Amino acid sequence: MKATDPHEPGPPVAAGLAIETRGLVKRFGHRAAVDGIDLSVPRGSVFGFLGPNGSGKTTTIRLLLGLATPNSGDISVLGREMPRALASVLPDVGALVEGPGFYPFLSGAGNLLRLDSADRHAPSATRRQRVHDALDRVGLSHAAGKKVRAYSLGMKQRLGLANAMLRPRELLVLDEPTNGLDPQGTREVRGLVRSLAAGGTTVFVSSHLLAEVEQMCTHVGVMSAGRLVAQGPLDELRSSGQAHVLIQTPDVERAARVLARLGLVPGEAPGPGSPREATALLGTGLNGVEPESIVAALVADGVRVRGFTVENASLEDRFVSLTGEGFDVVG
Ligand SMILES: Nc1ncnc2c1ncn2[C@@H]1O[C@H](COP(=O)(O)OP(=O)(O)OP(=O)(O)O)[C@@H](O)[C@H]1O
Repeated sequence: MKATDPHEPGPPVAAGLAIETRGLVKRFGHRAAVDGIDLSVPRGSVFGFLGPNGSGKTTTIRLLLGLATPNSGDISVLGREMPRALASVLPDVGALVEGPGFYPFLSGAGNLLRLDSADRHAPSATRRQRVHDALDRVGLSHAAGKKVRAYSLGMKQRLGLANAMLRPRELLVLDEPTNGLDPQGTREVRGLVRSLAAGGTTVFVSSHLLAEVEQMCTHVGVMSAGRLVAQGPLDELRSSGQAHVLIQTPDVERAARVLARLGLVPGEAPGPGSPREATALLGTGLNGVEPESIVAALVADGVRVRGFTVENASLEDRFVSLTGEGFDVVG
């Protein structure tokens, strides 16, 4: 996981990226909602675009889809420069952005048929079947004939997803797709995203929910106040946090000396342990020291190691350290 400095120019354009931005800026008045971001979204990834409310996710998505114009910076989608190639790129991109506009007096199926017929790249011969299949995939078959004004927010959200999936797409851009869904609907959307990704579609999905991104995504980009503060594979982010070692030993002072010698910061961990028995010690951060070499050093110095645990910082700790803000863990 690399921390990004928004004011440094990014590396040259790489192959194999579904979305790439360089120095992307969007201002509203004097305020930059998107402040020089360099996004790199690998093809085939499920990329979680994570950040607290107001951090600039929706604005970025609107820029990517040509729904807003940047003040500066470059955007490439599916290897083509935006917004210049908008007309040729958009047929390959399915999108769900906030507040899908549906006609309330048309049914769900009626809305999709209308939207699909407005898409000159969509073959009319397969239209009915594709609408049927898309509604089925998002679990809306039962409400296909119902007027959209009678849909709940969650149903409208699913209809928006169905619309994004009416045709096979290379890239899906989904802005908070689980907003307004109940836990069951949320699980279904996650499953849907995974199955789309398994079929080779790149999915770029924004969320303010850490747990959601953890469960659904292979990659993550973290937004904070208009800046992209980190991006990369989720596993790298997971392993880049501060780890701690917890040592159970009656030889507390001696263990502390060994830890200090290895460049770790000893501290006393809260724990049971009678005064003469196993007191726990905490070394903060491994600083690149291998856990097994810590054990070896402790044993070599005669420390009686009765328990040894490496505790990784949670992803939430990592995000808080990157953004200075807490994230909602659940909806
Ligand atoms: N059209 C606009 N005019 C003025 N300010 C705007 C406009 N759109 C967004 N902003 C501001 O830009 C900032 C980023 O908003 P944005 O909607 O992109 O964030 P977000 O991360 O998507 O948050 P949310 O999840 O709440 O939508 C916010 O401070 C917002 O008030």
